[in-house]
Amino acid sequence: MSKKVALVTGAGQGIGEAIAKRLAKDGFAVALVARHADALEKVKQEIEAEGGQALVVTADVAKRDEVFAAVEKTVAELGDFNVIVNNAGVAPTTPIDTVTPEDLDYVYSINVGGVIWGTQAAHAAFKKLGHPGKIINATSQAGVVGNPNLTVYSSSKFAIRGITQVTARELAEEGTTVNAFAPGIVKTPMMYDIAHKVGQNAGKDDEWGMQTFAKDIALKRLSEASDVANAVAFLAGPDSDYITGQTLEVDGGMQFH
Ligand SMILES: NC(=O)C1=CN([C@@H]2O[C@H](COP(=O)(O)OP(=O)(O)OC[C@H]3O[C@@H](n4cnc5c(N)ncnc54)[C@H](O)[C@@H]3O)[C@@H](O)[C@H]2O)C=CC1
Ligand SMILES: CC(=O)C(C)=O
Repeated sequence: MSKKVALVTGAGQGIGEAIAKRLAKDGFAVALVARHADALEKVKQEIEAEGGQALVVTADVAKRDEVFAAVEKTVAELGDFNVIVNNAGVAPTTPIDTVTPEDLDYVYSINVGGVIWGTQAAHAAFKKLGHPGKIINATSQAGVVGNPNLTVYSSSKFAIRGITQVTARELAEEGTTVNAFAPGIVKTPMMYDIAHKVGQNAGKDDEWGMQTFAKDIALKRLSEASDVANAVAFLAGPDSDYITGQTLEVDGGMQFH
């Protein structure tokens, strides 16, 4: 039987890299997407060294035509398309009084635009291939509860939960599911950068910045990227077939609902 195919955006580092490696281990052929090929090539080699299959595709998720081209290249080279993980995102620190129009354009074009273009492109591929698929979007604990200093980012992640709910309803009839995952405080370059800036703005160190975010984690440890990849593997696999429109919080117990 041929492999199922998954595309992961922002797969060159952090959570996206962990998701891509986990899905490859679970038997998916994985398309690795980011703006630059270098980091993706390294991830591809590491996947192949473990016996997996990967394809490098460069695209800026803020650009609709590049996202469609990435999905089309994936179908052409890997022969199918079953799962998209709209993971790429950016998170500048933006205390409310500092927010500029450029901040809004930058964050919303990548975080929100990237999810919308990824959803459209995946849906077009599912229709063309004549089967449903799974769409999985990266939101955040900051998309469930407002986080100080992150007005633009946090609001963009609230929007992603909205898009997930709307598109889950729109695509359900075809059997396609749409879900989101909401990581907590994950040890990636993005989070270390936020901790540094928040600490610096307050005249404190990076550790203080990290604890500003980490103090409410019930399980009392920061998240590994693999914690998030485990949850995404569930959303990408058959055990989540009867789940749609949901946000799975993977935050060590920062919030309970
Ligand atoms: N690290 C954390 O604590 C948390 C992260 N998240 C979310 O998880 C996702 C992944 O985050 P991390 O791995 O921590 O971030 P990261 O900054 O370490 O990695 C993000 C990846 O996305 C890529 N990317 C950024 N803009 C892009 C664009 N326009 N087109 C294509 N690729 C682009 C980057 O090159 C990078 O490879 C993001 O959506 C983030 O908002 C959510 C909650 C917590
Ligand atoms: C970066 C992020 O999503 C946080 C702090 O939850």
